[in-house]
Amino acid sequence: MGSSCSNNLGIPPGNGPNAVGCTDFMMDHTAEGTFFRLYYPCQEMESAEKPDWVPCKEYFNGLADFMKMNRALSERIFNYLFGSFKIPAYLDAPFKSNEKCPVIIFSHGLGAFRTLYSAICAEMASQGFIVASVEHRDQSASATYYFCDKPESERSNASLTKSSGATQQNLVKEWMYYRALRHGESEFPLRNKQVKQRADECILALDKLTEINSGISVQNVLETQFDWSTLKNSMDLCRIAVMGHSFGGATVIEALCKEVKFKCGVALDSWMTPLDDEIFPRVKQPIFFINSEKFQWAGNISRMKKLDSAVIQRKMITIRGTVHQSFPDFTFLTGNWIGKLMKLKGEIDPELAIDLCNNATLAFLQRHLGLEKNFNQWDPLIDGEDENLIPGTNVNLLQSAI
Ligand SMILES: CCN(CC)CCN(C[C@]12C[C@](c3ccc(C(F)(F)F)cc3)(C1)C2)C(=O)Cn1c(SCc2ccc(F)cc2)nc(=O)c2c1C=CC2
Repeated sequence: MGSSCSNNLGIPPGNGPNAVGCTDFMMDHTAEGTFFRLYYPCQEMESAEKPDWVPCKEYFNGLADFMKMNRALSERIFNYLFGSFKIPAYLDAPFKSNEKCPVIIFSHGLGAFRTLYSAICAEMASQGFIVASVEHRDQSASATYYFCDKPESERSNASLTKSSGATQQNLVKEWMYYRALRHGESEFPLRNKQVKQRADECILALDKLTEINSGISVQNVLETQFDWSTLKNSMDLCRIAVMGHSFGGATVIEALCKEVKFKCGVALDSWMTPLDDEIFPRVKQPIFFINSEKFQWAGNISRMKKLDSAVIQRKMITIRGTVHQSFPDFTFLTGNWIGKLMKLKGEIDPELAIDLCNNATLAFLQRHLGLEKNFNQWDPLIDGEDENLIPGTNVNLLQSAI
């Protein structure tokens, strides 16, 4: 194959000074608890393994359902295409930072799940952030799981049960798959209910991080090797942002409206349909809309414009040559031909696009979280000052006036 086809596929590691650790947290066995993947600055590790990008095959099954593809066939295709990829982070590595870390809560898109935005989350962690990428249980994820007690008959005998109540042996994974819109069902009521649940799940994740930061011992029903007590006093809980892609962008707006602890929001190619018009005047924090060139349309942009304010900073840029899938990790994982065919890649080099997105985000977060880093070097990107950026939008809004 020519050199153009053998580019080293893989999710780019963070550019920042910190090595990145990664672990999973599930607060309790129920679907009402919070479940997130944590990315954080860690000690340099030679030996530590890197976690699988897709944790288990049920996620591929969910993705097949979401894509309306046959499960058996697509599980083989996904495994063949994506089965071996690792996340650019060290699994359960010990946390290490010589300063308190600002915090980002990240919300995935429709049909996605917590691991699919690791290029963005790992970059933020490499720059000194602690990032919780939540996995939503509103049936908008391709798949997610929680736990149920085994039926009495199958339980291992009581003597094996640890003092801390039920153990993994007595628990069985319960899978929740993507819920498609039913034929004739109207979109807004379902999506509006989901966006409210999504915002609550982001706020619950923040509450859990706050507990962890205070040092009280918290239960993690996932038996990982990570020592959560190392995160005591690690977080700067005055510097918290919420970030998300597409449906996760709408979740950003809803979460900002509900929780003032979120000091600002970054909405990546936001999908505004799920939001009530009446919440727009109630959002008081700065918002940064970073859009792709191909996904947006007049009606969606005009709803973002309703958030324009003379007193609160609201910024928007569009990255030239990008598509909706330029933000999740898939964009790095296929060759050019398949990528363009499946709309996973745009015209622009995927790593250049994500660097522009990440650097613009870091500059915006420095400005509105009051960080003392050098991210202000990328301030011009916030105003779209780059050959690969468009200030505001490329969408012709006059259409929406008709
Ligand atoms: C026919 C399905 N139909 C469902 C309503 C539309 C499907 N669709 C376009 C897709 C997702 C696509 C995709 C994924 C993954 C492969 C793979 F092959 F690489 F796995 C290929 C092709 C299929 C591009 C979108 O929904 C776009 N979209 C997304 S995509 C978020 C996502 C999902 C799965 C991922 F693995 C990664 C990222 N998040 C949103 O919040 C919103 C929208 C639209 C409005 C709101």
